[in-house]
Amino acid sequence: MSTTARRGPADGTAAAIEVTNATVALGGRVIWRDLSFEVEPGQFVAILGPNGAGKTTLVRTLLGQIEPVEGVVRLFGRPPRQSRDLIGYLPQRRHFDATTRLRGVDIVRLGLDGDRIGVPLPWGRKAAEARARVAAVLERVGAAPYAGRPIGSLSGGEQQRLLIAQALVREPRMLLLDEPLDSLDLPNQVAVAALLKELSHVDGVTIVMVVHDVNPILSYLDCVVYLANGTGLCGAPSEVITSARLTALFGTPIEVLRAGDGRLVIVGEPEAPARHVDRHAG
Ligand SMILES: Nc1ncnc2c1ncn2[C@@H]1O[C@H](COP(=O)(O)OP(=O)(O)OP(=O)(O)O)[C@@H](O)[C@H]1O
Repeated sequence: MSTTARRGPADGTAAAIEVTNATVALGGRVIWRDLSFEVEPGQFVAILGPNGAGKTTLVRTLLGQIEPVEGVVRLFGRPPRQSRDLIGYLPQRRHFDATTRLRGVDIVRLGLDGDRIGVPLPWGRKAAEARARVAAVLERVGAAPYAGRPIGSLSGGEQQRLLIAQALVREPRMLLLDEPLDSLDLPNQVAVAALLKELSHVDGVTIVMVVHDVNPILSYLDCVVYLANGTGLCGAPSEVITSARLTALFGTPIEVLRAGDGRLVIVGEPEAPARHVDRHAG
């Protein structure tokens, strides 16, 4: 038996995410190459970058839907496909129109048994346990007061809390969220961001989220993965989001300005040369 100290799933010391020299290609085109970063359990991480930089592609790689052509990806010491029971996922925003009758509580319950094909198996004696689990997670995200109402009648922020509850109901160790603040107004962005910070820093759930605007979560972040120009930079926000580092990443002059209220303004960020081919299809 080796006496070398090793991080691994068996002793619970594995990193939440280890990406080592990973390259991903889609349709024969490299989206990003040689990406390496590590995330510790309970950290709050943002994936940033211009349109088409490969942020959703990174999320799909972490979900095990895309295999890197080179390099290694591990979640809690295991390949992503073997870590799915540890991961909660919130895809890009779904809209429920006003006529949707499904109640908030039903949406969350779907997170427990919605992936079964065909008639749902009766939970039998586990029904009470399932109800208790749903009630606890609704309480945790602050959605209990409106969980009995049809989801179509709720505000964007209320709907988003219910979708976060749905992703949390199986008690994952990591939540992957694709633009969870998109199309929320500023107060709701702030409230949802504060909830996610609590889930990471209080409950120890690793939070990894794609965002277009880093400002609503800037003060909560432990690290950022900034994708651009076919590669990426990773580290603490204050190290990565600087004029010098982003200029080097983009290969073109970028200026990072800090407004009086602490907000960052990134000037000169070019768009990635995106080929718009059914980009968010599974
Ligand atoms: N199935 C696919 N086959 C070929 N190219 C793809 C496929 N899916 C995505 N792409 C391309 O990969 C690139 C990265 O797409 P991705 O959706 O990951 O970017 P993104 O950073 O999330 O963009 P946005 O901010 O606009 O959501 C884009 O140029 C896109 O056109």
